[in-house]
Amino acid sequence: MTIRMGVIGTGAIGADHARRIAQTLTGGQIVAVTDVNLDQARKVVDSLNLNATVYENGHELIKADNIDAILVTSWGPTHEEFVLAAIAAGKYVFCEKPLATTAEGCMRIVEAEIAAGKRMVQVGFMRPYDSGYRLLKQAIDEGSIGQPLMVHAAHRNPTVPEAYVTPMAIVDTLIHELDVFRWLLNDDYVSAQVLYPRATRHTHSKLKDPQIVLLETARGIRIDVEIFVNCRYGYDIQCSVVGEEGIANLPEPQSLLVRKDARLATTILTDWKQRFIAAYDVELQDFLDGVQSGTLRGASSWDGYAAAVAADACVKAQESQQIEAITMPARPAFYG
Ligand SMILES: NC(=O)C1=CN([C@@H]2O[C@H](COP(=O)(O)OP(=O)(O)OC[C@H]3O[C@@H](n4cnc5c(N)ncnc54)[C@H](O)[C@@H]3O)[C@@H](O)[C@H]2O)C=CC1
Ligand SMILES: O=C1[C@@H](O)[C@H](O)[C@@H](O)[C@H](O)[C@H]1O
Repeated sequence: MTIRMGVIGTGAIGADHARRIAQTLTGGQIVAVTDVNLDQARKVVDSLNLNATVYENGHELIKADNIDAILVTSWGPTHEEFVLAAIAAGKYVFCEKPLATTAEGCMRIVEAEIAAGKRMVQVGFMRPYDSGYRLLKQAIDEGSIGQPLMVHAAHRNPTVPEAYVTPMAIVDTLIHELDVFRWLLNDDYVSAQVLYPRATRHTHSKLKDPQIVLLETARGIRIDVEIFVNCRYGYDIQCSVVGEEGIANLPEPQSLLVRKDARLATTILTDWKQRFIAAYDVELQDFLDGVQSGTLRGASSWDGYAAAVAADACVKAQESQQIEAITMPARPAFYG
């Protein structure tokens, strides 16, 4: 059976996911799209040569009879209403991060999903599908570096738009790390602190850049993450796990090494779409396969909630400049 998909929000990642479903993956077909900018939706239909209906808005699309699953790739503040509407309509939904902009919003989704009686939501945390992060997790799980003690990480973007402001370093950017470290270390966070180093001259008055986030897990692992979104030189994701017996580093993306003119040179990517292109493919294929079999395996609403709880504490720590506690309720049995 081909999964008939409807896309809400055809901007950067919505168009890219529509392309991969239409051209790269198997088992899915884009039959409907919408965007508050209807011209943008039509443009994506034309450029990808889709046989898809353009709907006036997301709620009309969700209600349509000929759609099996929904892809929510609109702006973060709209995610909660569309995910809740999809659950109410009995449709599987893949929602890009964040699941909702607050922990309370994520909890409303968790409760709706539990009431529906089966997992219907997958959150767009793609890093657990990245081959490099998988190698790192394998090394930790096999005990090859001993017990993990510390993590040093960095999330760097070359530039961000003018509308990107200080809390977005957490809710838009660090949120990937907040998800991936829980998965990597099989642990939850207990506290967060945010430090502001000297600011780069490439930022503006509403964005503190760079930032350093310090996290502590329940097992006492200490994590430092540099968020630097005007680093200029590239899109660069670093992660180094220090264990009792050794250190495991996230592999660099594959890139040609050239010896020429007395230089040894390689390329650093500049675009998140390219850095995680394979991970997005595997992630969305897993969603399509999960809908097909009735069993979703990717990041759950609970993972979206856990990341949001930690993000709320980090935003509070940005403002207070104090160490803030992170308290996670016990995971409901529903989420395994
Ligand atoms: N997993 C990942 O690595 C990434 C995830 N994202 C997430 O995906 C979401 C979209 O991000 P981008 O594509 O970069 O933004 P974007 O601004 O390029 O695209 C968002 C689109 O949604 C549309 N939209 C907004 N509100 C809408 C509504 N109520 N109904 C229908 N359409 C609506 C906008 O008109 C726009 O075309 C964000 O939540 C972002 O955090 C974005 C980039 C990477
Ligand atoms: O999700 C993403 C963007 O929204 C965000 O703005 C970037 O910082 C991330 O690296 C990218 O993966």
